[in-house]
Amino acid sequence: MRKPIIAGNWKMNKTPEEAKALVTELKPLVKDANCDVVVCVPAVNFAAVKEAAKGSKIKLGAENVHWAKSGAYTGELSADMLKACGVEYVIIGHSERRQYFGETDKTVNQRVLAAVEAGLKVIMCVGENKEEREAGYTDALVEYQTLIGLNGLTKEQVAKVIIAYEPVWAIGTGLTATDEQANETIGVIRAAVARKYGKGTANKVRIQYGGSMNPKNVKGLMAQPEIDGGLIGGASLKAPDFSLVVNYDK
Ligand SMILES: O=C[C@H](O)COP(=O)(O)O
Repeated sequence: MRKPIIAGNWKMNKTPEEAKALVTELKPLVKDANCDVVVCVPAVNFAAVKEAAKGSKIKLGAENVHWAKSGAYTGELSADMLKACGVEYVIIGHSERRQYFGETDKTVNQRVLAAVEAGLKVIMCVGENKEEREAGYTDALVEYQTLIGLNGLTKEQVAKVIIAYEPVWAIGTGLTATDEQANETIGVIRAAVARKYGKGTANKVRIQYGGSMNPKNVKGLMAQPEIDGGLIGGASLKAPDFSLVVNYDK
């Protein structure tokens, strides 16, 4: 059985003061969660979140990581820097990074290798845009993104990676993939992992759905056999909403 994982992705939101308030409010609301609970936050909020989350189930995540150990990469953060700040999880290859910051499958892979090597838990994002879905390329695209992203990892390392399937057309739009659509594409991703790394490995990989997941649709999505959690944007910015998603099984 794979343990579900619900992760918030705050994106470019919240000051440290607001971060502290949100996590302080969230703490008691998620104390009985049956899943792993993570908040991936802007780096300026690491210290505030770490402090506020003390003694709770809430784990700290980052929204990106660079592949180099150190060097002349203005504005970037290394895996060791994240670890030194108490970060446990890191999102890699989010569609907004791919769309606005020139992230490619190759750089996603470089970041995944560096993060895994440093001992961070990776949440690697894949997903098709509207045109790609309409043209019938969804399966081929997510398979490709998944296998390139994981390239160079051992089976044991792959088993620990979390994959987030996020159809780009469902992000921040209020449109959600249907429960069946999300389940089917996540099944395609798992089958691709199984072909390359074996069924045993694929059955251990946790695959989240992301894209307008919220308190209203979480139960249906989480009832699907292939869906092991969610990567939540908008609904992670308010403690009551995020806690309802986290407590989807209650
Ligand atoms: O990383 C989270 C996703 O981009 C989903 O964002 P959303 O829940 O606001 O659609």
